[in-house]
Amino acid sequence: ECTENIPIMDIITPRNASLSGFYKRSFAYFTIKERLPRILTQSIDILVRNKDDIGEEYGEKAKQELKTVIGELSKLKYEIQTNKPMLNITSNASDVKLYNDFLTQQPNKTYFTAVWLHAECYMYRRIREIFELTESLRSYDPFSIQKRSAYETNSAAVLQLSKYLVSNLTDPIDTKSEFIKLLKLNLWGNQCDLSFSSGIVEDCSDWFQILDSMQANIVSDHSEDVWSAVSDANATSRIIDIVLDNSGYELFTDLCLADFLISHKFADSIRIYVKTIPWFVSDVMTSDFNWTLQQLLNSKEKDMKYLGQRWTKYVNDQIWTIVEHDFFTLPHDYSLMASTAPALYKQMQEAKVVIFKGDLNYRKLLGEKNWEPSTPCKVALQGFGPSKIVTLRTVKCQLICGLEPGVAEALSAKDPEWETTGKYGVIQYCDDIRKLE
Ligand SMILES: O=P(O)(O)OC[C@@]1(O)O[C@H](CO)[C@@H](O)[C@@H]1O
Ligand SMILES: [Mn+2]
Repeated sequence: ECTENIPIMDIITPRNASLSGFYKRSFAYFTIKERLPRILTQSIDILVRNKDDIGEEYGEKAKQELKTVIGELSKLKYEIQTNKPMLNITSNASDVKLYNDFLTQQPNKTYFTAVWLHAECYMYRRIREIFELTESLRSYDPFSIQKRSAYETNSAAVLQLSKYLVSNLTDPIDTKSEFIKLLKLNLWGNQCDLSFSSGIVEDCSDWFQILDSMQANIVSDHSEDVWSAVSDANATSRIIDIVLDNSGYELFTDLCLADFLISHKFADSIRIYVKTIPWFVSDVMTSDFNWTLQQLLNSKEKDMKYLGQRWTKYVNDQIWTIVEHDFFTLPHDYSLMASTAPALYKQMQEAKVVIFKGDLNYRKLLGEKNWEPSTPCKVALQGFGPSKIVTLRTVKCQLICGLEPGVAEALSAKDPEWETTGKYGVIQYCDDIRKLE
């Protein structure tokens, strides 16, 4: 039991405290104790199982370097399990100074005592460093095999949603109700996340039929506000930003939403924010975005092929643009964006609405704090407000805001694990805009 000598407290997370493995009765502790080591073990297993294929693709030297990589991943796992301090990143990438300066500023630097967000982001950045320090595997994405197989596993759900979207592109529809339906399908797509389900992929093929019955699990539903903001004809901006989360089926639901916004003229351009390094196992990089479009283009299913062609044209015509920025793979929460990445904050100010997907983005929006659940969203955002903000998030950890009084207590009484199952979701909106000059 290598956590016996860790100076942690056997309590739940105190109100307004930062989530941390320091509180033993928390999902943060469980993540650092169990989940992160399991993710590293899974990565090692996948590299061992695929070493011949990787050698084929990356050359003989890669097979040699894989031995070093596997050793380094095992070392990282041991550091986490034995609560070692987070070490400086030693590669020379564009984000390294920001990472190391940030680490210097942290009072608690060991994995179990640091802020959970920092420790978890750090682990993924250390995984990236291990590949950056090789010669032949610098561009290798250790999560690509898992991201690709997750897409295949959910191909039935992708096909079904393709058919639905294509049929709706022509028939006259009730735009508002169709938008809100697509918004909720998009929300539930966030359940498909490999770092959370440890590789077990949700079967989301029946979500169409059960969407109405899932309404009860949306514990904060600002869909009407989202509709008003998106459909606001007086808005000067014709840009809508989407900050992505997971690849696979979730990305497909994001592209369906992005298509709807363009085809119903709610925006002239959609800016799609992706990660610049392999992140939280299933998060989208440009390579995953391009791979997904390629799958659609190569599909034998006519609706999927049609969407692949339609969406490739959006990219070629720059109606959809991919935005890469290091900020999204830093440990910084979004209250620090204005000071750390002012140009990014100002870019988001150009948007009519900024949609954030998933749980990690939600944690960064709320500053990884264990707020009183009925705390208004604009308080929890701590001044982050480049534009109107929308969050589509399935609840995967013990952090939430904007709930009506009594809702959290009722949920805890009904299901003590309600915050860490991904079975509940929020569609939340905040228009407390704070522009940078
Ligand atoms: O950001 P997502 O993909 O929706 O959620 C993924 C995830 O952030 O959920 C857990 C709790 O936040 C993390 O440990 C895990 O990696
Ligand atoms: Mn994710």
